[in-house]
Amino acid sequence: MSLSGLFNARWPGVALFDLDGTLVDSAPDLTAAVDQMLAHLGRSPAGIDRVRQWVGHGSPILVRRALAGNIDWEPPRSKDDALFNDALNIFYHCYGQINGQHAKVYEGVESCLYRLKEHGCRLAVVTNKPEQFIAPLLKRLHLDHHFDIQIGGDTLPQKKPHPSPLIHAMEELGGTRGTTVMVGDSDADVSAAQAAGIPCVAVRYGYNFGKPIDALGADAVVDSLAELL
Ligand SMILES: O=C(O)COP(=O)(O)O
Ligand SMILES: [Mg+2]
Repeated sequence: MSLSGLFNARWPGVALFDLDGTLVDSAPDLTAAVDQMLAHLGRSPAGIDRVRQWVGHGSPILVRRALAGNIDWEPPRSKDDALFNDALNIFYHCYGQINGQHAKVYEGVESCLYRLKEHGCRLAVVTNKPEQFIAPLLKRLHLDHHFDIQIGGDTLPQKKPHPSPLIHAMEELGGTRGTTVMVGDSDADVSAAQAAGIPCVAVRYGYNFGKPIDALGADAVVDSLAELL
């Protein structure tokens, strides 16, 4: 499957990219920040294998999972959620300092982004990562110049798997459902694209909450974004 096939050969189009697990392997930085947060609270580290499975529903859920030590977490019984609020603030502080230090752009990403821009495509990042962390990460990894718009998990009232961030980015960039594609690594991306009525390319190398991505019904599943060229 090529991108021109997904666009029905109607170039230029709009391509919406997930960030963590799709463009950038950010798990090492996220793990360092989670483990520093846990250490501040006197708890043992989570480690990268578990953090990779917990990324994708935004930082507040990542912190909930880290406090529970599990992907499944229960909402607190009392209204006083002081521990969570402290943990989230510590995580934001730590991640703000670490963001981009160990993260790596996946193989195939840069050639794909360059080729799309050459064709006149407009590109967006649509991530559940809080907005404040997007620009510093893209800048540090020299990816920022590719993107016309960046939507974070707290930019709009809803985040993925809700379709509204995708629809918002598509409309801002002048795209339509026939000329827009979503590229992501997780169930949150595939479900959001399906709900938005936009075709979706899924990558196998990302996080997807520790589960295989092939069975989710994406329009194409690839091992590298270079396969799309
Ligand atoms: O959960 C996050 O913080 C970010 O995840 P995403 O970039 O894969 O949407
Ligand atoms: Mg992702």
